[in-house]
Formats: sequence, C-alpha cells, structure tokens
Amino acid sequence: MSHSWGYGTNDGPAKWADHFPIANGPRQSPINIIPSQAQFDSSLKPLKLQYDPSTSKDILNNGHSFQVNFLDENDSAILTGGPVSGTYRLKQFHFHWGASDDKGSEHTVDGIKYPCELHLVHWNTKYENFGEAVNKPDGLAVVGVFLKIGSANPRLQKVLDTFDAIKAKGQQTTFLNFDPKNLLPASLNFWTYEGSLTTPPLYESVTWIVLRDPISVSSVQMAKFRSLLFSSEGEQPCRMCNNYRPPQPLKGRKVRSNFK
Ligand SMILES: NS(=O)(=O)c1ccc2c(c1)[C@H]1CCC[C@H]1[C@@H](c1ccccc1Cl)N2
Ligand SMILES: [Zn+2]
Repeated sequence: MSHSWGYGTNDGPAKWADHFPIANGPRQSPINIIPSQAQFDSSLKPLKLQYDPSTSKDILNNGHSFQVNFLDENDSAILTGGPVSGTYRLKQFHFHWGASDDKGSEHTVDGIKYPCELHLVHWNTKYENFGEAVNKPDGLAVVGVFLKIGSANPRLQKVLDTFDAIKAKGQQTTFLNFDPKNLLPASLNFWTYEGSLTTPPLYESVTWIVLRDPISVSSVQMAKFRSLLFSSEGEQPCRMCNNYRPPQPLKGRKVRSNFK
C-alpha cells in the first residue's frame, strides 16, 4: 500500500522522510539556482524537443497536481540533446503553484520564487517503459519552465478551460491535439543538474533541465489553478495550492548552463 503524502502540516515535505528516507539523499530536488555559481559548459548540445501534438491523450487531477498524459508507445514526442544522451519520450506534464502569486515554483533563482512551475516529464527509452525508467539514475529528464505574472497566456488557457471537468481528485477528461511546445519560451537556454522527483517516491532518477526564461501567466489564470481540489468528490473540499517542495541542499552538486 503506497503511503499517502501531501502538502499539509501533517503530511507535507517536512514529514516525507518518515516514509521516504531518500528525502535526505545526496541528489534531491528542487534546488535554489544561483546563476553566478553555474558553470557554462560549451560541450552541452542544444536542447531538442520534438512533440507531435497528436500524442496528447487526456488530463487528470491526480490529487497532487493535474497532469496531461501523452501516448508514449513510439518516438512521436521526444527530448534529445542538451545534457542527455539517447532519446527520452514525453510521458506527461504537470504544474506546481502557490496559494498566492508570491510563491509556488519548486526551483528558485537567487532565492526568488515564481508563482508557478511547469514540469515536462520524459523517460529514457533505453528502458522498456516509464515504470522501468522511473527509479534509474538516468531514467528521467524533466524540463522545468517558470511562469511569471504578466499578460494572460492564451495557450495555457486551453488547459485551464478543462478544469471544470477535473475539479476533484481522480477526475479525468479527454485532451487531444495539444502541442506542449506552445508552453515553452522562445529561448531554450537552460541550467542542468542531477536531481530527483520532487514528490514521493523522490527517486534520484532525474536529469533536470530548467529553462532560464519564463512564460507568462495572468493573476486571473493563477486563480483558476487554485479552483482545483486536492480532495475527491464528496469529501470536505480542499483547494489545490502550495503543491511545491522547497529547495533542497545542493550537497556538492554542480549546476551547468548552456549559456554565458
Ligand atoms: N515533480 S516531478 O517532475 O519531479 C515528478 C515527475 C514524475 C512523477 C512524479 C513527480 C510523481 C508525482 C505523482 C506520481 C509520481 C511519479 C510516478 C507516476 C506513476 C508511477 C510511478 C511514479 Cl514514481 N511521477
Ligand atoms: Zn513536478
């Protein structure tokens, strides 16, 4: 039986080590990124994200966040280049956000929190499937994209417009022909480091690729994120927000950048 965890006082990040001791491991995520201490690495290849929009399947409230799931039986939506070798397939993307616009991202930059952070989760095709890859040291590559308060994001709005159908935990609805490339900033400049899942089971299996430039989101759109519920239908409603883990100790890891 998998242990239930959350983001509250009794089951939140400060308590995760009780059932997931790797929470105090050597390569935990997220981290605070200090650009002046990142090392420019000219050997890093350009990041290549090739997404066929027909691979988007559905959108699900999983009780911790919401995720858009992709067909991953072939190489139609893949990540190559950047810090990774081989081909990683897009499995899902999801977000983390705060109860107010002054917090919500998992990674921080010089201690600054963004209101929201997008994670595009890819698995290494040297393994049979996501389930095999998820706990291997080179199993996953997650692209992190910061969201910054500004003008409303019409592409993001397509995702938010499904929220009435997935308000409660466990609710799912079809979500076809969505191109996640539309959620990326113009520049694919990134920081990269070796880390972990930011939620239990906290496997140390993620090559993190955090994009330097944010995309925009309006305050009204952020309020829509907070209309989702952690709770299932019929339970005491609990608004979905503050579903972010704070930065973890770097423990000697190097953060590299592909830009000066
Ligand atoms: N924030 S994150 O990008 O570091 C991230 C990325 C992928 C996954 C997670 C968190 C967690 C979130 C819920 C399920 C779990 C994981 C998973 C899914 C299905 C089966 C097993 C597992 Cl471990 N997937
Ligand atoms: Zn995440």
